Amino acid sequence: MILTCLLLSIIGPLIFHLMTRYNKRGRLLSKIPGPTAYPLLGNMLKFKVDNLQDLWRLGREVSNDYYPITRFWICKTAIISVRHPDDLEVIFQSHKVIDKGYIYEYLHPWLKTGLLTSTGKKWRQRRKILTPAFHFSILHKYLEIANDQGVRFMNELKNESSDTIVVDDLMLFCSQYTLNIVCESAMGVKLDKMDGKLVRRYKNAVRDMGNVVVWRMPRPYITNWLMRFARKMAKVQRDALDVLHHFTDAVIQERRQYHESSDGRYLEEFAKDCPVSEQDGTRRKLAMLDLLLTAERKGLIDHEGIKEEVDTFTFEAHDTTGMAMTFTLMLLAENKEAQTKARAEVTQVVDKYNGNLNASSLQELPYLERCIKESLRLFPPVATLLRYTADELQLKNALVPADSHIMIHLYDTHRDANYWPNPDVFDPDRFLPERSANRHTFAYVPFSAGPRNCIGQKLAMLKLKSLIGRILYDFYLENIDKTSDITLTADVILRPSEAVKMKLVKIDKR
Ligand code: HEM
Repeated sequence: MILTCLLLSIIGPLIFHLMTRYNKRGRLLSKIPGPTAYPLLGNMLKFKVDNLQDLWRLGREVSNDYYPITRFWICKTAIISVRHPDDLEVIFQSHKVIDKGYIYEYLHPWLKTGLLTSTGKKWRQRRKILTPAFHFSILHKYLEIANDQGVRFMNELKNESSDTIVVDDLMLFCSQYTLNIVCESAMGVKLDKMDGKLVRRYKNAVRDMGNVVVWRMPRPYITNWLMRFARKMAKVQRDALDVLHHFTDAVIQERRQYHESSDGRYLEEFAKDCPVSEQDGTRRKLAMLDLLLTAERKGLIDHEGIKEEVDTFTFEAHDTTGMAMTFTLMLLAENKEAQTKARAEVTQVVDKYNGNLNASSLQELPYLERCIKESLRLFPPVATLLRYTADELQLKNALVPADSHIMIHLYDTHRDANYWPNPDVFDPDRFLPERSANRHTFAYVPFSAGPRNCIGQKLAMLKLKSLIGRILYDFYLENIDKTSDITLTADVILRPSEAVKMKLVKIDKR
């Protein structure tokens, strides 16, 4: 009996090893270079670090050591790590490789299967329902809200007694700003009506949930069901989910109440292609949440579906934009020449349009746009993506076997010296038309590309110009912490691992 058990415990793993590494898939994978993979565990121990900064650093090292393509194994899960624009082109242009990789399942307890995490028929149907919320004519309305919020926020700052304001946590400062805007524009709910403490707890919960997701990355054997036994992390996840879902429930509840109190009149109007209001000449609220509530009335989505999209959009829209704003402000603070040039451009436009940064005046800020693009190149908020291919996929640099996960490192693509001379230098003029003309289209993809690209990218760029423009108009930016001194962390969103400080110095307009 003992002997049988002993033999089984040797033969079982051996068969498993032979079947995963020496079948057709295993043989194809062995042709792709990568760190030595041990039997059964593969490269799991190499990536099993508790510290997220180390995981980020390790990811960069492996990506550079095996340029342009690497493979690694985490138990029986095969991951191909890519960064070359030719390979990105094949993946992003494919209508077949649209499924997300295993890590997105770790987001399911939070976002369930909303637009970011869903796949197949459900994803196509949701994308169809939500696309009209990002039509250019509707973005105008969102920008009015961004503009109003910007003015209000700057007035609050200008009313501070001191001429120099030290922002202790720039990330929090920026993402409070972007969360406010998302809730008001996409959800039709003003945060100042909501509990301020809840907002702060929401922000912390987003960070905690991000940490849980990345902690699980090198531990794919911990399924959502098994998570309950990973005591410490299970508690972090449970507490974070409580806060996250409570927050979005409150947002939906408030909007439902608004429509109940107005007898659903504005939803009806929205359904009739949003006519212009007779009283004030503006189009009635065009919140994304209204679109979902209208779809609910038509039986296209239910309450649970609305919740997953509100969770998805609240997170995607505020955290990415908040981080892009943080990095852009830091880069402008340490590159004084660029800051002065961007401010001169903004001042001219703000004065010309009497302080109104709307969709058309924002088109007149090409230099600021280049600064934001350059910041998204150096610090893409979504720095790593994961796709899954069920079929064999021929990339430029390797044949990827069926049933593989493909990890796309936008951060490394954006700093590839073959496409970006002096890649670590902040140079907004890289995006001048004459300097971009011959560049590989897929060397720069901060919003991903192809069918699963970012649905909010136009809105994000316009919002960033509006928010950063407003700050530049009223304040000089003085860096306290520099981008070269910060440690980055591999959360779901790229961010500095510690709070960063910055000084805002009021500009005397007299
Ligand atoms: C600077 C800001 C932003 C950046 C860098 C960014 C980047 C990205 C990237 C790279 C993806 C692809 C993710 C993947 O394949 O895993 C994505 C998807 C998505 N983004 Fe954004 N995003 C930004 C702002 C926004 C905003 C403002 C919204 C909404 C208002 C938004 C909503 C979404 C959604 C819903 C998806 C999933 C789309 C789908 O799979 O069909 N994002 N974003």
